[in-house]
Amino acid sequence: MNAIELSGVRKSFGAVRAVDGLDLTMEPGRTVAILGPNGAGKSTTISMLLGLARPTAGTVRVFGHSPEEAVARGEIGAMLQEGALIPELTVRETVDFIRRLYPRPLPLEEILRMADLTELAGRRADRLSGGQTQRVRFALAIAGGPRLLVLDEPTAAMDVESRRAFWESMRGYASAGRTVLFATHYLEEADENSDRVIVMARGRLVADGTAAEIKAGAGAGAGTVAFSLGDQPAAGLDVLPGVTAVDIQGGTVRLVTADVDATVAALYRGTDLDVRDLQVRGADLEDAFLSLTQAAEV
Ligand SMILES: Nc1ncnc2c1ncn2[C@@H]1O[C@H](COP(=O)(O)OP(=O)(O)OP(=O)(O)O)[C@@H](O)[C@H]1O
Repeated sequence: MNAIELSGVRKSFGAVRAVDGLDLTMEPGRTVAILGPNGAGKSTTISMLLGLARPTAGTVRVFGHSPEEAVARGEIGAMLQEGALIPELTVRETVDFIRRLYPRPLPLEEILRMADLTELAGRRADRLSGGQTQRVRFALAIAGGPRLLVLDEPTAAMDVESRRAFWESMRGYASAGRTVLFATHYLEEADENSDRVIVMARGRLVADGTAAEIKAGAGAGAGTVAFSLGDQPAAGLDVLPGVTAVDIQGGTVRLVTADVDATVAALYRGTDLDVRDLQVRGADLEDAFLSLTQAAEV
């Protein structure tokens, strides 16, 4: 059975089509990133998965149930963009209070450990930093031991170190065969922490695959190769594999290529040129993402 099945899902707010015909299935045990610019429809999709919003058209199923049923059965845990903690309660009290609401909660100490909160367990919620507060919210999301964990831009308020620790916790939770879906603006996060990336723009799915497939589909592998030739003759550079354009200025050559690796290999192995100051810039996921979401604008 699929963890998530969306079919023909639309959600309109007046004239705005926040989600515009989304078909998506997600197998259990995968970690999937939803990537997209502001207003792409990521949060609206997540709200429908959690039963917080009803689709205007189409159906949403979570482990074969309606989202409301799946939530009631403790199958979904969520970490959303807002949600305050009770200031007077300690971390331990907060987590224990919430876990008792679920039919089959995880043990308290295990939750604290998984969210890296063991040492902060006695601290009051109003004495936590932004990153520590996010860890408590992560602990609350996993408290019921959900089979599906949904995270909406979970690292938005975190510094680099907190982010690293957060994704480690998330991967720990996912490694037990659980399903994780997270929305993010950060391309590196999608690349490093998911095994499937769904790119949304204007309420639609514009790409779906591994980060590597998305890069390849959007022409990544492409890039530029620049180097210094001094006064050596530059003939024949335009026929190196992958090269689509050659620009030479004052002894410095810049090749635009569809295949950086092949061009560099041929430059060294297939020519006698004495290449100096080689600089390679590959198209990255950022370029792939921009080209995909811009194509959806037209
Ligand atoms: N409750 C609402 N009422 C009216 N319009 C809404 C509502 N919620 C979302 N929208 C609109 O629907 C579109 C999609 O919004 P959504 O929040 O799902 O995008 P998002 O991809 O999550 O964006 P962000 O990355 O900024 O959170 C936007 O144009 C937004 O203004």
